[in-house]
Amino acid sequence: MKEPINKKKVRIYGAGGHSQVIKEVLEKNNYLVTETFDDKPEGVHHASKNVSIGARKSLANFPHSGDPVIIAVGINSERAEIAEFLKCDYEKAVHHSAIISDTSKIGEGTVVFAGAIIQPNSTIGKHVIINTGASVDHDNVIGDFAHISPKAALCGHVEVGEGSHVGVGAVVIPKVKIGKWCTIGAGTIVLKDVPDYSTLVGNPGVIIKTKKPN
Ligand SMILES: CC(=O)SCCNC(=O)CCNC(=O)[C@H](O)C(C)(C)COP(=O)(O)OP(=O)(O)OC[C@H]1O[C@@H](n2cnc3c(N)ncnc32)[C@H](O)[C@@H]1OP(=O)(O)O
Repeated sequence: MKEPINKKKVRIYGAGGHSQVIKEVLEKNNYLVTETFDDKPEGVHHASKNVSIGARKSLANFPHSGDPVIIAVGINSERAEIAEFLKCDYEKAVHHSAIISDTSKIGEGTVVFAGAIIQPNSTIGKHVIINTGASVDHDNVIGDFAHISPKAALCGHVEVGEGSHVGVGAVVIPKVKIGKWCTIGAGTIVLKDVPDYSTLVGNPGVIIKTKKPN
């Protein structure tokens, strides 16, 4: 079949539900998804077609060079692990309805979904997920591999450390610093700084566990 002309090409690493959202954003932005990879056959979404085996089992045989890649894996630690072993160029995916200030920066491999807003002077790291309708206000710093879930609201001057997950509908008041590899539960109200590796839930948010890295 003849490939359509004038399309930018991209590959997607991950073929689950999150991958479906990224694929749609890319296709609406005039990209052609040339290949999809996945390491876990059981995680493949029913709508994913022609999925190739990922790099985990045979790193040497993986086509590292070629079209740029987006790592479409929702679990932050897995996205970080995959980015560690891939030697690819990365693409970004920004839904056309997202509003991103001209003075904010977005790192490689990062995705910004429908209705998300990123206000001025914010810095979003690499391989970050800014999910549907999330609000990242001015002067935020979001670390690599973080995930800001749907409808989460980060006020001004908030920091979110590497790999941290801010759950759906969570609220973070101004100037709060969330450490690295934290989990902020769904609907949590974060009123003060959160130490690394904490899981915080409730209103006001309280730490229910601390998981040190393996
Ligand atoms: C497009 C998408 O789908 S994006 C996906 C976005 N995903 C999310 O936002 C999910 C966020 N995850 C959560 O909120 C989870 O409940 C977590 C991660 C905070 C906790 O999960 P677990 O570690 O499995 O904890 P567990 O379910 O055992 O709960 C521990 C305690 O915290 C409470 N708790 C858990 N989550 C919350 C919450 N969000 N708010 C208030 N209390 C909570 C539980 O009721 C339980 O209380 P108990 O000990 O009195 O019974």
